[in-house]
Amino acid sequence: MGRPGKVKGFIDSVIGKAIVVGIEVFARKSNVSLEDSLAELKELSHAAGIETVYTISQRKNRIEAGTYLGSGKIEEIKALAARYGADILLVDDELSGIQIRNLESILDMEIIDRTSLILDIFANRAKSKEGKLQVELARLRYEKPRIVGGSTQLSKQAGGIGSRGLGEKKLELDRRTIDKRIRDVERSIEALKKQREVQKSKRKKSHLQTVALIGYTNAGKSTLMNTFLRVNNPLKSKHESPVADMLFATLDPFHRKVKLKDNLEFILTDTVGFVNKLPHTLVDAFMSTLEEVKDADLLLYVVDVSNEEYEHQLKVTKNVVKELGAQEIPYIIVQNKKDRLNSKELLEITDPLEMTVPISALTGDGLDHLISEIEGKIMKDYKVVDLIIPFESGSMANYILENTKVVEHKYLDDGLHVRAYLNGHDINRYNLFLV
Ligand SMILES: Nc1nc2c(ncn2[C@@H]2O[C@H](COP(=O)(O)OP(=O)(O)OP(=O)(O)O)[C@@H](O)[C@H]2O)c(=O)[nH]1
Ligand SMILES: [Mg+2]
Repeated sequence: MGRPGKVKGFIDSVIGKAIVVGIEVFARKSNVSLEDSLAELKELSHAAGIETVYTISQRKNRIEAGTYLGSGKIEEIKALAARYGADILLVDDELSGIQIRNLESILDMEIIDRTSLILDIFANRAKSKEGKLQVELARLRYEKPRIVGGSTQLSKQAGGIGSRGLGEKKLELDRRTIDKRIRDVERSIEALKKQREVQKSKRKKSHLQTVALIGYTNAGKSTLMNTFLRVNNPLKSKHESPVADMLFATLDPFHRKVKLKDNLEFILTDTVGFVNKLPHTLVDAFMSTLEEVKDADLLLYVVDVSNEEYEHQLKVTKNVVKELGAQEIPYIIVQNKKDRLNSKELLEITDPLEMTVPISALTGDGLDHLISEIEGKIMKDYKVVDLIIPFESGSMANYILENTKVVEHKYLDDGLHVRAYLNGHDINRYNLFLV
């Protein structure tokens, strides 16, 4: 891995060197292998600006209650830290306050657990007010059981990767103030949710169909969104969704109108990506940013077919959709990054029971196929109608020509004769002109 500081966007400096440690407990069942979990943890640390210099994995019967690791491992880490100049120990689990304090005092290193790391990345990425509040709420819930005695303890733990984001605030809170803050934040979130409902109904008023991209982090959702935005607007690249080869590049949902060549328009929504072992304190924050998915007319499950965990990631995607209560929404499985597979491998991922479309969001290969499948799904509520619009109603004629899928049109003596696909709303609106 290169120095994270050189990656475009987001992180401008490496804030520390870390030794990464993960334990697999024999008796604990997990869907994710220790190797995959550690690989993802390293990606996460990269996204937070931490350089990982050494990785330790261990299979054990049980976790040490007081120190998480056994004394032998702790000695080993001490030696490794000295050799590699590491000042951070990154742990692939959620630690208790006692474990953090004990490890900190024995090792004299900063101890960061998986949850704290993810919280920090979320805190740095969240741009919307609601996103920020959701992350603060998650952090307060994480910290509350970890306070012992005075506030200094808290700020030390909360610090985590502390000099940026929320950790920076050096919260000087006791449990009671934390409870109060939690209530305040919850109230603010409720208020913002109401606001969001208003915005949503405004979007609904446009009568456009909405399509949402959903899937694992780094699958290529934002790249696909930008590819769509460029289809008809090669120069309009200013308002693109952030793309980066790092986790959680996108956090807040991002909506844009997409217009295809044949005038078909829809709203496309980009969303936060999933991650394995999402900390439970963050589930609410995560789910709330995905809530808008429930109102979509079509979902695109974006999966990275070049990833070995492809099957697992698709399964998780489907589960999250179910948890959101959005399983009834029609979907297309977009098998992204097909440029990384050879033709034999491509054949292997075809699933005859599912609507799958292999594409490369990067090169645009397969996009036409995807567009026609999307059209097929979202145009099902549209009907082909014939209209004669008199010349006096020029603005209506313009609307039809510019905003609907036109099959044919010609100007005759009595006005514009046009055959086009209209949705129910427009059919009502143009009722007068129907032939
Ligand atoms: N080879 C290849 N790389 C791709 C393709 N699509 C996206 N990528 C790369 O994959 C990385 C992640 O892409 P993003 O579009 O940021 O992924 P995302 O799903 O939006 O990720 P999050 O916002 O973190 O959830 C970037 O480095 C992209 O350039 C593709 O079709 N082929
Ligand atoms: Mg993204």
